[in-house]
Amino acid sequence: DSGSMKTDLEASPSSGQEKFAIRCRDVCRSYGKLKVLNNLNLSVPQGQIYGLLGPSGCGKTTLLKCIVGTLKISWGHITVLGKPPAFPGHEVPGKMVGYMPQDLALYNEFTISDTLVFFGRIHGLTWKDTQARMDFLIDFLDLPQKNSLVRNLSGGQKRRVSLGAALLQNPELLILDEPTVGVDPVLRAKIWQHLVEIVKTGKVSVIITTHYIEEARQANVVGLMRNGHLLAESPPDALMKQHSVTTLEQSFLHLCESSDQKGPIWESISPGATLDRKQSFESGRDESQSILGVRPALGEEISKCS
Ligand SMILES: Nc1ncnc2c1ncn2[C@@H]1O[C@H](COP(=O)(O)OP(=O)(O)OP(=O)(O)O)[C@@H](O)[C@H]1O
Repeated sequence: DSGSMKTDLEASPSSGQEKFAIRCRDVCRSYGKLKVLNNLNLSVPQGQIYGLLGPSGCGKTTLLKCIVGTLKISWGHITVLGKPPAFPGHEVPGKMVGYMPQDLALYNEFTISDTLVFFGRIHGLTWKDTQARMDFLIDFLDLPQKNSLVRNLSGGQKRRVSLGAALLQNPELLILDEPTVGVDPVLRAKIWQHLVEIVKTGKVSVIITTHYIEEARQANVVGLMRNGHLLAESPPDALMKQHSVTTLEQSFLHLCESSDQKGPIWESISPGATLDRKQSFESGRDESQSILGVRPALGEEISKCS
């Protein structure tokens, strides 16, 4: 039972009651010699929206792929809805999770309706439920007629169909990789409002990346990622207050500046950070050689991946 095997890393004042939809501990992942995720720790509380922010190329998409279970991590461990992703029998990836990838996975020859029916069948929805969700989503996401072919849609429309496919089965966890790119401001606000509403039930959790940094103020927690790890993980207001600034962008700038001056900042701003994080990752082994076979079991002592 992974729940009973709490490690020191999980001991935070509020962790007694708090349940997490996603926990990443000391996660490392490389592409060949390129180290993309570097001892990354991240916690998405259940029933909350987590905004994952960071510059282009810092590893956000790579992390989301590891969380959804389509990419293996080289080190550390990840728990998603109680089990490691892609654990035998776990429905992550599967119907417990709605994943909107950055590179859209749509069939050009399908119509919008075919696409949603296809995903509905995969997730075991009834025809009636699929039709009801389809009507709602087409209206909500401002999509063209449902018999339009995916190949004839604009880039923004395709992204919205893909978002519709992720929302279709009302999953417990939404993993959304830049869902608001190519979406007009009115619809962007509507999408965020919808996310805020669905997490209110306490049963749905969301992790979302965006390049519109200020829209992430609507998230309950933001994680600011740089160079493959988190510089901070905190409610947006607390973060801005901590840095005496009025925008998330300024907070991020402050964090980047201090990180550049001091080297990695592992102090209190990163919950779950341990004290020995000064360890350099520079001389690490080539992690393209998967070491999953020797990955510690959940709850065991985790070595650093350097
Ligand atoms: N399949 C791959 N093979 C080799 N390198 C890759 C691969 N996928 C991503 N990378 C590299 O890993 C780094 C992180 O990429 P990733 O897509 O995770 O970043 P990101 O933060 O999502 O960026 P963006 O915000 O621009 O989408 C980049 O340097 C990228 O070039």
